[in-house]
Amino acid sequence: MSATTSDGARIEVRGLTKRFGSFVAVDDLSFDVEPGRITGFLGPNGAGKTTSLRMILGLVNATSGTATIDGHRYVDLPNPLGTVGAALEATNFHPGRSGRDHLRVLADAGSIPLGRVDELLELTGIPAAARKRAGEYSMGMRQRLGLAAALLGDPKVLVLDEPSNGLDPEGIRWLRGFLRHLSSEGKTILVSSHLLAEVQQTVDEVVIIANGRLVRSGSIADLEGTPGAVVKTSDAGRLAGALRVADVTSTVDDNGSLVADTTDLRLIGDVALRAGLPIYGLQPRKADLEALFFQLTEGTNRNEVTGGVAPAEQDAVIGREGANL
Ligand SMILES: Nc1ncnc2c1ncn2[C@@H]1O[C@H](COP(=O)(O)OP(=O)(O)OP(=O)(O)O)[C@@H](O)[C@H]1O
Repeated sequence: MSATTSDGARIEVRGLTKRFGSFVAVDDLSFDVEPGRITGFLGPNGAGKTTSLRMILGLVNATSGTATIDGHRYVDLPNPLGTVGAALEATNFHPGRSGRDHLRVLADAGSIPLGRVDELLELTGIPAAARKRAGEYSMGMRQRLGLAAALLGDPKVLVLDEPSNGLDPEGIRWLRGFLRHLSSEGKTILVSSHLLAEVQQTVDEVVIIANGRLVRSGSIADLEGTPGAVVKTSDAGRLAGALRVADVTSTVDDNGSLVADTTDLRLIGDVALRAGLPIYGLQPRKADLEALFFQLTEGTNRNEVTGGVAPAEQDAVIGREGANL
């Protein structure tokens, strides 16, 4: 369990709505993001994740509803840099400026000691790239630089838009460990992704949206359901009876496999052996979260258009409001 510090900051989103013309990009969205937890903000392309994050960060005005960080709207935060850091896109660095200079400019503007720049280059694993021009960075290096920039003010809250985009498997593993470490310090972390599988091992909580609306929120553990075991045998009914005697309840699924409410695979094996039943397969039950995610969001990719312009672009304001953080 992650530690939660008493001075952690929450994000509270209430009835958040954004219309672009007649198109509703974000529709009456409400959720909380808690300190000491990593929350995945999930939805297919075009679901409204970036627009929501931009509203939370005061870069886009909400049509209605509110989003607060540590009890304040972003614009009213007494100490924005020390409260929230964000990495929304990994492509907005001045291409001719080195990674270190980029961070120095930001640190200078935020009255942050310059020593923090090298500390963060080290922490995010790009010290060697610090002198290289950002224009020569790989996508993964840009992601790390964005993360370093977000952390400059040692904020209580971190908001990251698709941070694993462009990272190789090693980079994704590194990011996972890094975010875990930050959350164990009590930081509040909101990470968006269009793939649950990508963040499944990283996040504690999920907020899933589709078509701008909330479709599910809760802990990964709740989503995964009760742990158990799946057994393939020649006579599932008879094994169920034998397991009942050992105080284990079970049901037979559509494939004829027995789903037992225990994770003690050895116990199941022993019971089957005593009952003289063969075991053809025995494995812990794992909820297929990716399948659940697709089921919840099926057919809602609003960026997929067959010919022509996406509906949102047809009647909406041209150009996104605000600047990238
Ligand atoms: N300034 C804008 N004007 C018009 N439509 C917009 C604007 N910004 C976003 N949209 C539309 O709002 C919808 C939600 O976009 P958003 O970028 O928030 O989704 P997303 O979930 O972040 O998707 P992705 O994973 O593709 O970035 C999309 O259909 C998009 O085309």
